[in-house]
Amino acid sequence: MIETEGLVHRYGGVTALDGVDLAIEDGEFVVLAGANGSGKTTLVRHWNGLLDPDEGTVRVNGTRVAEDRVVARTAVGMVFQEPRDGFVAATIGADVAFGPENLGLPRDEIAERVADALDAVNLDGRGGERIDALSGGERERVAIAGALAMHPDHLVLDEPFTGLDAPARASVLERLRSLHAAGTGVVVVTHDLRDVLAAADRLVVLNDGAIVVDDAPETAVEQLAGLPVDRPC
Ligand SMILES: Nc1ncnc2c1ncn2[C@@H]1O[C@H](COP(=O)(O)OP(=O)(O)OP(=O)(O)O)[C@@H](O)[C@H]1O
Repeated sequence: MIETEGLVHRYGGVTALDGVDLAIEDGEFVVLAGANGSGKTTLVRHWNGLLDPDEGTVRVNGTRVAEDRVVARTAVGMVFQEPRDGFVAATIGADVAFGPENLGLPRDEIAERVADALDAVNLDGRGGERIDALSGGERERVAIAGALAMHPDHLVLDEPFTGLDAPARASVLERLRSLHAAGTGVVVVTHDLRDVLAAADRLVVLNDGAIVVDDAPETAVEQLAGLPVDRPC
């Protein structure tokens, strides 16, 4: 579970988060939406200790992130914007193995985690392929597999559809749906609600660093009037 209480984050004179209270249960599929600059990326970076609160607290599975980042980083898997630029290895399998290797796990367990993660994103048997030969959608799926190999409770994806064409977008969304069905919590950060909302349990909208909508998708869409969010078509 991720619990954010009274979270304030300032970059110099800019208040990016202005008292955010948000709890995300294990297994929930949450869409976190809002215009550019509304604070979405800042919020999710707090969930695995990449930023420190100016005020308020963030807890993951009951432990304060500021006190123990390892708990947060194990429980919350992050796929950042443009993961296509962030690969650490040349091949799919080596990249996905990187995180489990850093945990110091035995070889057999690393191999099993890599195989399971590739299977979950429909890239099974392709571990030996070079990442630079993949399409954008396939690279996104490699990035998701890399996060999954850490066995997170929550998978958080920041703008996972940016730059993807419609079939690649549909494929990534389908993978997220099946991960959710298998019990992994999913948080998708986006300013574009189109097809993703139908997969979600809950829609949270940030505006100027504050939560302005937090509801089931069907009720939440009625509250979007006047907010700078692309509504689902
Ligand atoms: N490193 C930084 N230094 C200074 N200001 C920042 C920094 N990162 C973000 N900001 C500012 O904080 C506010 C929130 O930014 P944030 O990136 O969290 O929003 P966002 O909703 O994720 O936007 P986007 O969709 O453009 O990524 C914005 O006003 C932004 O300009």
